[in-house]
Amino acid sequence: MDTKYLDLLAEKYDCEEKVATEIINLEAIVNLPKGTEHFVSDLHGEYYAFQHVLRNGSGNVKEKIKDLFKGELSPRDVNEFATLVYYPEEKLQLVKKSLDQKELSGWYVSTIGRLIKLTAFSSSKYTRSKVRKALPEQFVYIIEELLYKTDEFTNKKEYYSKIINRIIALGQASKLITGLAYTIQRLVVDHLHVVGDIYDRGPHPERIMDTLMSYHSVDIQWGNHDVLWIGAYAGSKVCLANIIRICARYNNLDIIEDVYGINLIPLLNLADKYYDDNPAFRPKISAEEHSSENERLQITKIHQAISMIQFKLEVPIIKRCPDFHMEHRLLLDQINYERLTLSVDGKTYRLRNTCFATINPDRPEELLAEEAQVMEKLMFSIQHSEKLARHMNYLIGKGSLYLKYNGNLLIHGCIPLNEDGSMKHMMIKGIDYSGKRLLDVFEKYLRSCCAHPQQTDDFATDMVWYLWTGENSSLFGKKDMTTFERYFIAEKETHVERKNPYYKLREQESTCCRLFKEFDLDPADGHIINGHTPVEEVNGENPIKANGKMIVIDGGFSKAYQSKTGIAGYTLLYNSYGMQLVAHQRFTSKEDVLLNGTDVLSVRRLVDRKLRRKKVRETNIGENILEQIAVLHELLQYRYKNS
Ligand SMILES: O=P(O)(O)OC[C@H]1O[C@](O)(COP(=O)(O)O)[C@@H](O)[C@@H]1O
Ligand SMILES: [Mn+2]
Repeated sequence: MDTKYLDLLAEKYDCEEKVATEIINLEAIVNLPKGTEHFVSDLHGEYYAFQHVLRNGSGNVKEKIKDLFKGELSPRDVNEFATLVYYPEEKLQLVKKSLDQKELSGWYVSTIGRLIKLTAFSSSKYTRSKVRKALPEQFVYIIEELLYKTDEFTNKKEYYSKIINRIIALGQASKLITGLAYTIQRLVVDHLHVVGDIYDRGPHPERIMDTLMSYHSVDIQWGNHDVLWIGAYAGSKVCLANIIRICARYNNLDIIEDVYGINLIPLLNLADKYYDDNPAFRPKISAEEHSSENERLQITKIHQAISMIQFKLEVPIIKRCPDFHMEHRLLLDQINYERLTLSVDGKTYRLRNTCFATINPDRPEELLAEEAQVMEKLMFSIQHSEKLARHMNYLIGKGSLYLKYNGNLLIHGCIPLNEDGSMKHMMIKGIDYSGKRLLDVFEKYLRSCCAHPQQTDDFATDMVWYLWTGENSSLFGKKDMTTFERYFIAEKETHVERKNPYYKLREQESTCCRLFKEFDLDPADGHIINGHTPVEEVNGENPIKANGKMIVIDGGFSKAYQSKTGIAGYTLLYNSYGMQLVAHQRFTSKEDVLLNGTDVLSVRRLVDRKLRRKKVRETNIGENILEQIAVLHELLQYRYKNS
């Protein structure tokens, strides 16, 4: 090793004892059991359901309570206590209302005692220093005293109960309880993976982003919807048109307007001028929302205006990017504007609910000057929204197209395959790509697009749109996106989006093994974890495929898809003993959990159980630590043992 590097390191470890201490510390860490990983996907703006899953650690908090207080707490008490850990502020309010002062003091004493026990139990896999970082700052000293007490010498007993009583007398009990509850939430999950699709459909993706940004340890595998938002922010007008279209369709324009502060008036004016009511473009409105008729009409008009802009913007991209092979999607060019018909796969269909007022049949792709201006303004404001910048920069920084983590391959959509299971190839600028290399080049273009947000029509920017909608995109994974057909053609056969063979082939273990090889992972130990395609549990589909090698965790956080899946989302837990899939029932509300303890309905299924407990040394982090240990040994030798 370069001695200059060791000299530099010696500045930090300036005596033999310091090096030895660090080696001992790191060796202790690698011998601890591996921390619990938590996988979620397809959150689609469903902030409250996500919060609940995060707060209960996919049922992990309750499992720990049940284990620890077996025989001591009734099922009802377990629920009550678990609810306190999930929503401490709200639960405390309810408890305070229901007890008198004396009862409350007693409740504080027993609750603090139990929370301390649960904290100790949940932190047993971690070093003291890591636990300290998870504790509420203002109570670190007190909690450590309580946490590391040894009861063998009973003369300290009084000392501990005194501490708790003083906390209560000084009016700090609620704060301590709240702090401990959040500490427990944090300790039961060591690391969170979000396997794509934070954005679109649901109402609060921005709150999910804020939650992730303050979470202790996260990575993100982008979903197609996330990439669409990144594309819009990074200068792709067609991506921008798409995100506004989807927000209009799901009655979520508040996200654009109120949350991210984008002025929609220019678009509204344009929409008012050219469009009217149209059944194909009315927003999907959930029963809870009571928009006025006028509001609905406005959204319907905006929805048409931005959809037509989107369809126009697609044309020049398809024309300037022959590598995309999307010429058959030049639909605006292929419409018979007199008869209002379109040929799809050789069959002619009648178009209904058309709204082509801004289209010049001779040059259908041409934006009206007003449309172009609206897009300029929207692009300017989207790129100058501070909040969006914060969220997008985080998404770009923490995200990737796929991730190899602790032997598993995490990817939102698919690895494009041919029918025979071989990797599907794509020529990009004269170079042939497939499998891992294809995904790597996609990511390279995406990052290059992000690095040049002022460029709106270059290849990298077009490529981000391709990732949203292209046949070879690992995020889309379908032949064609039939948005146009679904708006304008009644016949359902034109709406079908044919999935890549991957989705059938992934049922087979042999496919997974080939993919592990492609990504240089060990088939004996690895799993592929996907989101993206809702698992239709109602129709008997199993999320655990290929003899446990493939796990699909899109269970439908998105309310719009819950009738299809029959449940309200899957999550996955991977602790030192193995993997468990958790199926969640529909999340109604926080209030329902608080009053009725409704989170009892999560069902766990074993995916994989290790014969031997996995240690940190067998993880990605462990590998890094082992390298650090080796360097420290060299330092010890070079600097302190040579003399
Ligand atoms: O349900 P909607 O709003 O019609 O959207 C359907 C579109 O969404 C997609 O399913 C992509 O979204 P997902 O990644 O959530 O599946 C497209 O394939 C399809 O065209
Ligand atoms: Mn998706």
